Amino acid sequence: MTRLVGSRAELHEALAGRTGRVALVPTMGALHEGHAALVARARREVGDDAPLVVSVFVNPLQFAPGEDLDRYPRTLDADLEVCAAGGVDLVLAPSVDEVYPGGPPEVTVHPGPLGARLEGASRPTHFTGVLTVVAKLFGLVRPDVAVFGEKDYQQLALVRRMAEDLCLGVDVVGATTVREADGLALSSRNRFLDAEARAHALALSRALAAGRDAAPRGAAAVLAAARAELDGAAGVDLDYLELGAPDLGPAPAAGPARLLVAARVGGVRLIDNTGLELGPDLPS
Ligand SMILES: Nc1ncnc2c1ncn2[C@@H]1O[C@H](COP(=O)(O)OP(=O)(O)OP(=O)(O)O)[C@@H](O)[C@H]1O
Ligand SMILES: CC(C)(CO)[C@@H](O)C(=O)[O-]
Ligand code: BAL
Repeated sequence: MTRLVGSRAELHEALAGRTGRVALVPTMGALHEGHAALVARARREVGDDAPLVVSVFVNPLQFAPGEDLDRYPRTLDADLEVCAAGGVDLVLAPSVDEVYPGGPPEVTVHPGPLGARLEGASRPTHFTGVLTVVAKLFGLVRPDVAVFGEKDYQQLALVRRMAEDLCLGVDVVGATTVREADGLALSSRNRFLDAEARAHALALSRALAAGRDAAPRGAAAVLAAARAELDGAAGVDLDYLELGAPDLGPAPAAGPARLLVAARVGGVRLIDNTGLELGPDLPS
């Protein structure tokens, strides 16, 4: 049975006496099949009898003034059904006061140079907010394993980095992005796209697919092929298209790499990315 808990005390009472590795799936709610896949992955990681916790918390600290904190979807009843169907033991849905008693914390987690690039260039305070709340959730739940989606690839890379650099003792697992049949990555914010914007949004996954197809011809070919899908694409206001190493360091000359894109479509900021295997750049 899935139990809803709201406070640190309730959480600890519910976890007391439970054995096995604890798994955590942090979310901001409005759960969809992407989140359900993270839950399934967490269950596989720890086994059938171990405690599996999903947190649902729209974290004000990671939204800048003027961003979409107020309109972020909040659908706790439906989220509980998704969690029950996935065999989640505990849903931790704390209030803002429970997470931040006394207001925003004075001590926060600095994301380092990677936190200032890509998403961080447009959202300079975002990853401090994300890493701070993830560190708090790790402290509250004390998970052995935490599962994050590759859809938010930079977030996954930074959480991995935090767990390693700060010796948090949590295995950070990345799960593949779940997509609609036409390629659009599932996202809670997709509900804000009208039919026209949703059609325009497909340019992002098309660009990634074009980049992946061009990968055997090297990095320059990847960027050119992806850009060809985005330049002049109707309704797409491109923020960045970047190729990097799997840890988001500089792109390698050849081998595994990551192609990332962000754009505003119909007033909604969307992100997506793909892994690819770069062949050496061919002389033109
Ligand atoms: N399509 C997806 N496939 C796999 N994991 C996903 C997908 N979408 C989100 N996630 C993961 O779910 C976790 C919680 O994300 P979150 O609650 O912000 O959902 P979201 O759909 O990304 O919403 P939004 O991007 O609109 O904030 C994150 O680890 C995120 O990467
Ligand atoms: C990791 C997270 C739950 C922290 O608020 C959030 O950034 C998200 O939903 O990806
Ligand atoms: N999944 C990313 C959360 C955010 O955009 O704030």
